Amino acid sequence: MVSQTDGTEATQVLADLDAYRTREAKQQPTWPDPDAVRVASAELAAQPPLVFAGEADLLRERLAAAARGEAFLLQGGDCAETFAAATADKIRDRVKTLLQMAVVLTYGASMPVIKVGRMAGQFAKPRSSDTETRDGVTLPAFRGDLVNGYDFTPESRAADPSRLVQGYHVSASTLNLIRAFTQGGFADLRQVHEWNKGFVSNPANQRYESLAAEIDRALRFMDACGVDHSALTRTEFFVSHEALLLDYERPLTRIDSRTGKAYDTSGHFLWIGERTRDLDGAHVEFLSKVENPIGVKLGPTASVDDALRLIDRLDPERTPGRLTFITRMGAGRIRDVLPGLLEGVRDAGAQPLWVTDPMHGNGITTATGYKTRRFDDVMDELLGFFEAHRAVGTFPGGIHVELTGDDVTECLGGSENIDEATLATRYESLCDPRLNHMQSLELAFQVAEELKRTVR
Ligand SMILES: O=C[C@H](O)[C@H](O)COP(=O)(O)O
Ligand SMILES: C=C(OP(=O)(O)O)C(=O)O
Ligand SMILES: [Mn+2]
Repeated sequence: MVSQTDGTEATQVLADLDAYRTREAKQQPTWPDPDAVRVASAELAAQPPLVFAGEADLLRERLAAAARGEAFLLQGGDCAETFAAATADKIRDRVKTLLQMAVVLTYGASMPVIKVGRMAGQFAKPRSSDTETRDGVTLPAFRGDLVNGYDFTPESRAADPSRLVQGYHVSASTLNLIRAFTQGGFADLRQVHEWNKGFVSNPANQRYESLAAEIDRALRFMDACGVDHSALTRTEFFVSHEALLLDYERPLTRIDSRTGKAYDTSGHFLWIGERTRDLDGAHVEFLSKVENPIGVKLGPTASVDDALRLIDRLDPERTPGRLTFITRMGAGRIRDVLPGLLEGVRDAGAQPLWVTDPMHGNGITTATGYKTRRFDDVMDELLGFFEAHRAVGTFPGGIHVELTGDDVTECLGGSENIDEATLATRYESLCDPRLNHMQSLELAFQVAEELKRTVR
């Protein structure tokens, strides 16, 4: 990957990349000092890429298999990663949680699972309101560690472009650790029991232990037969985030020396959020010019026409694996809205990957002010997703979930039955509530059941 290849062609690609600057970019911070943004951008542009074009291409191929019904996408991680929580233990526990969920899904449904973290760059948040008021004091809303601090003071809430550079470095160290964990023996399937260690014992863990014992038996059988399982010693793991902050994404976009095409090297997979998916907006324009596999969130108001226009803008060649639609309808709406969308897109001859985000349509706020979600609503939206696909005959290709490996109390319910009073005990998210380790495993077991019914 280099920043420039042959003169004219590269100049044209770079000019095309900057076309987004003439479009409206929603959800961007107001940087107090534009010069400081230019300095940060230049510094980012001088850094090495975080991911390589060939890796993004590989992920596109994997996602193409999922769109055809031959694989399943598991995408998960924090709503908002933070610089402070980018510690070895927390990153390891999130990776372990995703590996455990992937094992449950792979074993349960006998289907390859593509593992993608909302990690190593998920630092910028779109907000419903530009400001937050506490006890009569109004300050800018927290927009993620890439923009400002969470502390409720004017200094902390001011948008600071040096955070763009810090975010790059935290992403680099997070990704370095992820690569070490997934390539260096930790993800070896023979460690399937180890991934469960260190988490509090609970019914979901115990169910996982029995499944791990079955996998162990199968591996011993394969050993006895002399089967080579070197393929099981490491695992592919990709990273993704919402490509929200264009002052971060643009400087990290480079021309691939192999092909002369542009790749956003801040992550393998980038998505456009529900609030920034306007057809004429800067986000759609910018991501239309990069080669990475990309996603678009679709909320309950998305029409067939919206989906088809997004396909035309973002995937005009209908490249397999290029475009993922991540639906987030809400448990109460999905059964009404999703089937028509699936039919309309199918009838137009397109085959995007369809993934469910059962979190963002199910937010509620408690009387005590906690943003939360009911585990039952999350599960209900998941079931609605599988039902809609079964009814239409399309493939339910994956899940996109906000989760953590930590033992937090942010979502209500689950078999631990977290109630409103318990939310306060370990509520750590700076933005949306995440499934904790146990709720994540419970969800994986249920998805495996649904997937089994679908692929049977
Ligand atoms: O993660 C998603 C959004 O950033 C989040 O739901 C917005 O939350 P808000 O409504 O509190 O701004
Ligand atoms: C902001 C998010 O979601 P959405 O764009 O679907 O609201 C998110 O995934 O954190
Ligand atoms: Mn969120």
